[in-house]
Amino acid sequence: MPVNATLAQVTQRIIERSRDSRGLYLKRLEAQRVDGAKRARQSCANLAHAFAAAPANDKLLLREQRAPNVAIVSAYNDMLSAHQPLQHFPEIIKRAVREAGATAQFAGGVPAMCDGVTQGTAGMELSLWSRDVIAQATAVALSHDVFDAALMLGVCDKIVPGLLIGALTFGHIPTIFVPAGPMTSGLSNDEKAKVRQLYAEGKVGREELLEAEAQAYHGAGTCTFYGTANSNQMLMEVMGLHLPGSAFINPGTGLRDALTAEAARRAVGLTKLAGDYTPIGHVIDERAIVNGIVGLLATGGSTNHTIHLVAIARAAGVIINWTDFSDLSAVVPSMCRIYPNGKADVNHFHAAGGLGFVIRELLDAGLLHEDVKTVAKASLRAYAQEPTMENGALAWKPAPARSLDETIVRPVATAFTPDGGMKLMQGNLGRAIFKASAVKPEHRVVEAPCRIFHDQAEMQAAFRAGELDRDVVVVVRYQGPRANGMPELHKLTPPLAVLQDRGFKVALVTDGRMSGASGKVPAAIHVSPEALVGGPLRLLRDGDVVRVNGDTGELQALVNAADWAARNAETPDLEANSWGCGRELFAISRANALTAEEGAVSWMA
Ligand SMILES: O=C(O)[C@H](O)[C@@H](O)[C@H](O)[C@H](O)COP(=O)(O)O
Ligand code: SF4
Repeated sequence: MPVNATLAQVTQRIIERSRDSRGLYLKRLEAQRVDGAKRARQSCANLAHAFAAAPANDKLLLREQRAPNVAIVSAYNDMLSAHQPLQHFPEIIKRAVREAGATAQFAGGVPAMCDGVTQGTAGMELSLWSRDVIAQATAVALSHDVFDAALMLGVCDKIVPGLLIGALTFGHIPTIFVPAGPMTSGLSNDEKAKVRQLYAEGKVGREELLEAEAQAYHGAGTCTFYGTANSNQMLMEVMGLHLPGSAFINPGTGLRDALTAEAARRAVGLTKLAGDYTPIGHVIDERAIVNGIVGLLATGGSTNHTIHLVAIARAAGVIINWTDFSDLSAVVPSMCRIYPNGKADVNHFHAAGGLGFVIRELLDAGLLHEDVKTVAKASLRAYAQEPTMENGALAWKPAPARSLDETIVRPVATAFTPDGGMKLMQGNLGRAIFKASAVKPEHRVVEAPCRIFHDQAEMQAAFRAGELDRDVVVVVRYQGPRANGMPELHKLTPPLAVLQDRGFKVALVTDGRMSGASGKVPAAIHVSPEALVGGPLRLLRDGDVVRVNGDTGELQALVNAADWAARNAETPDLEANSWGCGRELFAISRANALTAEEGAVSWMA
C-alpha cells in the first residue's frame, strides 16, 4: 500500500530538516560500532572489574568474549504500581539469556517518579527533569561499555522517554523495551472522576474519595487510563521497540513472563555476534518517529508526547515540531475511545482488538511506514499480531480481523473522527497544544473573560470561594520549563469540570502541562514561549477576553492591538519554586531548558 501523501510529505520534510543532525548522529553511531564482542576493546583490568563478581559460568563466557553480554537497565521501585512487577524481571532475563548461551548483567538502575503520587505537589516540579535524569542514568549504566545488547525495563511517563533518550546515545547497541503491563480493571476511570468532582464540590468526604481511588488503583501494573504511561507502550509497539503485542499483557501472568524471557533471547539474537545486528539507532529514524506521531494521534494518546517525542527524536538526530503533529493530525483518524477520550480502559481496548488491530488498519490505509527496522526482525507488519500461549509455548497470532467493540476501537474507514484530535493553537498568546479528542464538540470553543493565577493552589482556593462560577478562561501562567519545571496541572481538572457541568463555558490556558489522563475541559497547554522568558501570556490581565477555539486552532487575547503592544509586565517572585523537595538541585535544568516545542530538553549545551 503506498503511504498517504501527507505522511510522505511530512516525513520528507523531517528528513530534509534533520539531514545534518541525523547525519552526525549516524556518523557517531558508526564510530562506536565494533566487530565482535564490545568487550574486545576493554583493557584486561577494565574487563576483570566488569566480571569480578559474575557467577563462574558467566565469568568464563565474559572472559572469552565469544558470547553476547546483555545489559539490564531497570526502573524498578515500589512507588509506581507499573514498575513494582519489574522486581523479578532480571531473574527471568538472566535465566533465558543463559539458556541462549550468553550472559546478562544488571548494568544499572534508573530513578522513576510516579506522577500520580506527586500530582499537585512540589514533587511534580521535578517530574519533567526526571526524564533527563533517567536518560543520564541510563547512559551511566551503559557506560561500562561491555554490552552487545540492552534491555530497558520501564513503563511510566518520563521513564520510557528517559530510557530511550539514554539508549539512543548508545545507538550502536541493539535494545529492546520490556514492559510490565497494565493492572487489571478496578473502579472505572469515569466513576473515579465522578467521585473526585463530588469531593471538589464538598458533597463527599475524604473517606469516600480515598475508597474510590483505592478501588481504581488497586494492584500491580500500569494505571488503566490511556495516559502517558500507556501512550509509551503504544509508541514502543508502533516504533518497533517491543516484541509485538507486549504492551497490554497484565503482569503476573504466564504470558507476561514468556514475553520477558523471549525479549531476552531476542536481544541476544540482535547482536553482531549472533548475526542479526539491529542497533537501536537504526530502528529509531525519521520514519519510526513519524509512525510514533501517527500512533499517538490515531489512539488519542497523551499530550505529553508533544514534548517527549520531540526530545526522543532529537536524541536520534531527528528534528520535529508541532506543525508536523498538526499536519499529520489532519489526515490520521481517531480510531479509539479510551479514557480520558472515552469510558474504556486499556484492558478493554486490548480485548476489543488493541494495538494489533490499530496497526494493521493504519498499515492497510497507508498511514504508517511499513518498511522499517524493528526488534521483531521483521517489518511493522509483524505488529499486526498479538502474543498468545499455545501448548505452553509463546506464539503470535493475527490481531482480530474486526473490532470486537466499536464503542472502543473502530476501523480507519469508520473512525470516530477523520482527524487525530490534536490541534496546534496559534494567536497573539503564542503556540499551544489542544487535545480535542478528550473534549466534547460543544465544549471546544470558549470566549470569556480570563482570571489569572500564578499557582494552581490559588486557582483551587478561588474555586472553593465561588469566585469562578461564571464563563471564564482560567489562565495559570509561569508554569513553563524555566519557571518551575512545567508541572502537570491535572488537579485543576475536577474543579474545572464542576464549573463545566454547572453549565459555564470554561477553558484553561497555561504554559504548564496537563496529565495524559486529563480530559473533558478544553485546555490550551504548553503555551510557548512561556511567560517567564517574555512569552505574551505574561501580558494578559484579569478580565481580558480570551478566545480558545479548539476547532479552528485560535488562541487569542481580544485586546486592541495598540493597547496590547503598549503593555508590559512584572515578573512575579518565583523564589518559592526554587527550593524544597529537592528543587534546589534542578536550577541548572530550569535555566538550560529549551522550549516545550523543542522537547523542553535540558541536557544540551
Ligand atoms: O501523563 C499522565 O498520564 C499522568 O502524569 C499520569 O501518569 C498521572 O499519574 C496522573 O496524575 C494520573 O491520573 P490521576 O492523577 O487522575 O490519578
Ligand atoms: S501511570 Fe501514572 S500514576 Fe500510574 S504508576 Fe505510572 S506514573 Fe504512577
